[in-house]
Amino acid sequence: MECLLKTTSSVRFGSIHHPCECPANEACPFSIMSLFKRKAASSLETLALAKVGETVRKRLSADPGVYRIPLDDLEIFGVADFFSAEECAKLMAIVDSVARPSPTYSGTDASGRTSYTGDVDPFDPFVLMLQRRIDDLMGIDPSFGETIQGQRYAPGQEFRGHYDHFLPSQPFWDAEQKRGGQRSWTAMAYLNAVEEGGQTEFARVNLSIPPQPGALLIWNNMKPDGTPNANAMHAGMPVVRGTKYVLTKWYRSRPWH
Ligand SMILES: O=C(O)CCC(=O)C(=O)O
Ligand SMILES: [Fe+2]
Repeated sequence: MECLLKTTSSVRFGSIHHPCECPANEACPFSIMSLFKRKAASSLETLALAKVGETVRKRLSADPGVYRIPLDDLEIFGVADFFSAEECAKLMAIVDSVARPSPTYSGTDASGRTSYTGDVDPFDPFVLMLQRRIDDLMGIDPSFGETIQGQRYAPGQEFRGHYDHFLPSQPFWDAEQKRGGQRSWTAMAYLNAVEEGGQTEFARVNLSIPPQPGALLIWNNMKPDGTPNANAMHAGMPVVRGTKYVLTKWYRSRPWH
């Protein structure tokens, strides 16, 4: 059977070679079948992201211990003293034990994140207990959550402006689709106070949050309709004096593995 796309591929895909022999060949990323499947999967994912957006928004809004930062164009909440001083101290020691120079997903721009980072042991009973507390606060099925990441910033270190969610143009998009899909909510905890610098800045909505020990910050990387929210762009500003410790937990549109 003649491949319909092959006849137009020089126009649509430049000189990209594809092995497609037939429009229904699912193995070929350019076949009509593949394009159709990707479109359908993406619509389903948008629906799932809108749903998890709504679930978490309703749950957090009904919780008297949660404060919604009043912004029209970004859903962002804060909880003071989510972790106790003892828990923060224990968590900082855990971060020290796992933190290595950060690999980032920023590809060639490796300078995006200069802090030290590492996954905490998800089977550690103490970590499990705290993770359950975050899952329960959010009301998200624990299987959707990634392993908690710990980060430590020394003076001069930062995490430049970025999105936590993935973009289809990124080289790891396909791999992440298979590992649980798009990121929905981020929950980030500050473990200590920083003498100077280290704020989390959401530049597009003019929001700058200084680290407060034990506080949890939660934001939706998607808009209520389940599509990515450009206003969720944020940065960990350079630490000027002191050391900054944070924990980050990301949730996906499907179970993560
Ligand atoms: O350290 C911060 O304030 C931001 C961290 C962050 O954006 C992340 O871990 O994705
Ligand atoms: Fe981030």
